[in-house]
Amino acid sequence: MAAALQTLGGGIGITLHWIAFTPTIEQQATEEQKKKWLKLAQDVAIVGAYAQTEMGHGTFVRGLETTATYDPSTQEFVINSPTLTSTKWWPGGLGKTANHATVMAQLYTRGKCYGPHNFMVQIRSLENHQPCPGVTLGDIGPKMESNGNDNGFARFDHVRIPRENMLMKFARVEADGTYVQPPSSKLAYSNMVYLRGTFVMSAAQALASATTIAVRYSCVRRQSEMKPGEPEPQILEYQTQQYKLFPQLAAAYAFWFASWFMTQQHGSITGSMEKGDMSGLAELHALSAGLKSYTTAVTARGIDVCRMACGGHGYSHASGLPALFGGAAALCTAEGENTVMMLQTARYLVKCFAQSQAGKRLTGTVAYLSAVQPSPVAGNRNMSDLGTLVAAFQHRAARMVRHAAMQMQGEMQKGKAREDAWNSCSVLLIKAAEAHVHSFVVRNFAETVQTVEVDESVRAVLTSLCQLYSLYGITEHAGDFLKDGYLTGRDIDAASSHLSAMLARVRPDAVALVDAFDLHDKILRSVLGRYDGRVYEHLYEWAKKSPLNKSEVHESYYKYLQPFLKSNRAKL
Ligand SMILES: CCCCCCCC/C=C\CCCCCC(=O)SCCNC(=O)CCNC(=O)[C@H](O)C(C)(C)COP(=O)(O)OP(=O)(O)OC[C@H]1O[C@@H](n2cnc3c(N)ncnc32)[C@H](O)[C@@H]1OP(=O)(O)O
Ligand SMILES: Cc1cc2nc3c(=O)[nH]c(=O)nc-3n(C[C@H](O)[C@H](O)[C@H](O)COP(=O)(O)OP(=O)(O)OC[C@H]3O[C@@H](n4cnc5c(N)ncnc54)[C@H](O)[C@@H]3O)c2cc1C
Repeated sequence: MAAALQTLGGGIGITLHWIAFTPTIEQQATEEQKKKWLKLAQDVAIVGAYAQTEMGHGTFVRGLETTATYDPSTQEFVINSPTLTSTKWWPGGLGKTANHATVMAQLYTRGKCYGPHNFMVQIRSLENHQPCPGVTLGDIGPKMESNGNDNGFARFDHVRIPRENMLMKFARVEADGTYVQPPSSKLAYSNMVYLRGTFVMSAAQALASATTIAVRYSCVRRQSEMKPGEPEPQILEYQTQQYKLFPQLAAAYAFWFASWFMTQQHGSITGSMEKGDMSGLAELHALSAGLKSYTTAVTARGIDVCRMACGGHGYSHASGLPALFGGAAALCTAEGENTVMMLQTARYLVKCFAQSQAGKRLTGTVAYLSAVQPSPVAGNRNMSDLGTLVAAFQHRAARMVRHAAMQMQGEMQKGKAREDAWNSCSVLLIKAAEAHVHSFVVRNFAETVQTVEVDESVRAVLTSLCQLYSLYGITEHAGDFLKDGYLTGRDIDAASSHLSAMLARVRPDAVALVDAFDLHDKILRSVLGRYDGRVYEHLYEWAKKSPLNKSEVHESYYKYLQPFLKSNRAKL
């Protein structure tokens, strides 16, 4: 049943039931509350939405306007939408599908506001699916993509729910209205940290899909003349086509491995948090926010590179690439807008840098910040050595974090308030955080290819892919590496030469590398990326099914074109 609903499409949005609503119950409900709702959700006996974002606020959660006011006389919370902008807006499935929602609202008890907390609210009747009393629901209208999902709106007019409907694993309100503090106010945000972590795998899978489509098609498509009189070559023989696709293919593997690390980190840190150890929460938040932002942005750009590399047929929905792009573009905004998320990572880096300056030894993903030498050590480097490449990315990141942090300190020394200094350095901070995440992805890629249990021939191919990914990053951001002389112009030239060599080395394995993602045609939904390579026959069949081809002469001829032509001819 659940699988059927999963694929129902057509205005039924059950994705968020699985990736947001159900995990919120798992992560924020007490054991008692889980007994009441978790199995219902897991068996799809209820369908839920994660209703946090409002028309007026998505990013600034502390600015949400929906209220949950505790009434001790009835031991109920009153959920209310006080303004137009407090209307819940965007939650997937909220418009027409869900009959429950976890609603993020400002908690008021005894006249005091305790900030955003999650509440379970039934929004539709389980008998006839009509909205519950006091609840107004609807779909927000067509979007760039994912129009099978009914992203909706909801308004609450003093809707009463039992006290026990506040998800109380961390914070709670006693029957008399006493508020009990959570170990950290940010635990109410834990579902967002989890979901951002899963976006890294969504990005990897999306880029894997796009590169599978584009690489396979680039082996089917023959175009132009590489040498006079010779047959038209596969377009994948052009170095420019390899330069477009292979860095995206390498990034798909890099993000796939980064998502393994993210999943492992999330499990281990949330495990410690279950035992009361909150020490890993800040690093988990910074890593998930940065990786989500970086991988989704690179993926969205990369999918469009793949689309363009397929020429005209890439622009057709037959390719599957426009839909992939639309979905990936959503990931750049949803679950924490990318700029805002990267600034969260920057905030953590500035804090760690200050601790390192005060003599603290840093650990985890920021350990390199205290280990990297500030003064560049120029010299002829072996630019094909993975250790050299990883060190270059870490030096670049450390230098940029230091520069941004010192710039901010300088602004404050000139008398600027911290917030103003932050804002006036935020472009530097974003670039430093991106360099940090990029260095993490490179290091993790290198460590994975060196340790993953595969036979040596596969390790050799993965190592070439990791070199290609790293060399591409260095040549694309050469200025960052040259700025303090850590790399020289000769190093960058060497990196470019090695990159060209890697393109040629990866070419023979390109199809095997995309086949290894094992994405079935039913998942790819692409005529260009078909496993059997029979593109042209299926492109023709696909086009013939276009609704416009239902009649030989379309009704618009009789309605518009015929009279228009007639009147123009009459004037001749
Ligand atoms: C092709 C692809 C296929 C798929 C395509 C499908 C299409 C898409 C379909 C489905 C997916 C969509 C699902 C999307 C669902 C949603 O969007 S749900 C809503 C998501 N909303 C957000 O993410 C909101 C983002 N905003 C925030 O998280 C917060 O407002 C903020 C973090 C930006 C700011 O929070 P604030 O409370 O104001 O904190 P600050 O003052 O900035 O920092 C104070 C300290 O708190 C720490 N902190 C902040 N957040 C966390 C956290 N989550 N965990 C731990 N710690 C946190 C922060 O680091 C500060 O610490 P220090 O004081 O020590 O520096
Ligand atoms: C496909 C899709 C599905 C979604 N599903 C859900 C869902 O199921 N449940 C749910 O609750 N929400 C959902 N959302 C909403 C989503 O979480 C928000 O749109 C997202 O968090 C961005 O917030 P916003 O729209 O307020 O953007 P804004 O923050 O208004 O972004 C606008 C601009 O302001 C900038 N900006 C904002 N704050 C800062 C800052 N502090 N510093 C610098 N720049 C800043 C941003 O960088 C951006 O450039 C969904 C959205 C989409 C697109």
